[in-house]
Amino acid sequence: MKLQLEVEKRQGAFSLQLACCLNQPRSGLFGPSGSGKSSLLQLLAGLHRPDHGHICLNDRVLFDSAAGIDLSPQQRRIGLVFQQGLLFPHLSARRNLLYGYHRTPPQRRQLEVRQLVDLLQLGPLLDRSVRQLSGGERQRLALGRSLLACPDLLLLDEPLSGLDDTLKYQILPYLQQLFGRIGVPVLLTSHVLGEMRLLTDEVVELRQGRLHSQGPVDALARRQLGSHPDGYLNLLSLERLDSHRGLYRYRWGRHHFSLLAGSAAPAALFGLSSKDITLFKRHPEASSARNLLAGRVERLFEVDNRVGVELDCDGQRLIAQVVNDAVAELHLRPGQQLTAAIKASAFRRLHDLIAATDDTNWPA
Ligand SMILES: Nc1ncnc2c1ncn2[C@@H]1O[C@H](COP(=O)(O)OP(=O)(O)OP(=O)(O)O)[C@@H](O)[C@H]1O
Repeated sequence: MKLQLEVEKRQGAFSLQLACCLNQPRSGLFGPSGSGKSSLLQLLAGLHRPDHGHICLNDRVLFDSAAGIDLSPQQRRIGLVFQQGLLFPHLSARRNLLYGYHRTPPQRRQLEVRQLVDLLQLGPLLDRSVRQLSGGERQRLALGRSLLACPDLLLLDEPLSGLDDTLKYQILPYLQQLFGRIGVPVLLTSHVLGEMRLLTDEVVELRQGRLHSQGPVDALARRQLGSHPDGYLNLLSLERLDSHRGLYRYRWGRHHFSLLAGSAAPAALFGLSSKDITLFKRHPEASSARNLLAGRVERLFEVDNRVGVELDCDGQRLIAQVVNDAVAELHLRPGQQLTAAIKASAFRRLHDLIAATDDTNWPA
């Protein structure tokens, strides 16, 4: 995907002024409420017109104020799923779902209806009126409807905001796979960093209608080390080994971890806060922490008076955080060998993982 834009739009006291180019098939717009994320999506989809500027998708001009080009929403081939999952109220859930599919030429269709119905757990909803659906159900239906139309770009406005945590984490791994499989580039908005990290690679950060930063989503996560409640959340894909005396054992590269929170799934994604990793200069003889692992300091980075310590643990990366005094006392520097101590209770299971290429793992 190549999305180039330079837009200006005034709406009341708010003005959006932005120039950027997005190349990653999974991109995000990140920013606090009112920063202009939804407004930008509406300009891209053609629902509102910029005062000035141009928008090109894969070198196709969608809008150019100087040249007088302004393609209609249908001509743009861009899908947009709103926060509240806008649906046609007079059509059933099934007819809403199939609306775009029936209007998509067969050669452009890349997804089976049944597969998507299973994935988004839409089966029990299909014969209902959309007035009888909850906010989360409407959102799943709207997402399915847009995907079935196989757009050139799918815009998702806070796609997970209407879902409770259980459903969110059930759907997340499938969304991750789905975006990879159907090859439809996605630009999504969220003010939740965790969702951004799981669903996007590159992020544009908006503040008050202006570009604040652009870059890899991991760089954004590092910059939030000092301000986010989790510091930097390490995302660890762990492979289940066994369970013993109330602890689950997982493999992480060449290391083994003992965890309190596990599941029966063969692999799962866990979050581990940089705040929950204690660093020792020498191996502690005895510790209540169930996990001690050796690591070499790769680099140090300072954010808001906190110092992130990036460790290389036999090829796996882990970020801990310390205060400036600790850097001085431990003489922390790149290349140094340390021991990281992590309590079994520090790991938070985010979601179970599904094998990347195995069709049989899709929900039946
Ligand atoms: N039609 C409008 N007329 C005037 N101001 C508007 C209009 N639509 C939006 N705004 C204002 O534009 C600003 C940006 O709104 P927008 O919905 O794009 O932000 P957002 O980042 O998507 O926020 P949220 O995360 O809460 O959805 C807000 O201050 C909003 O009040």
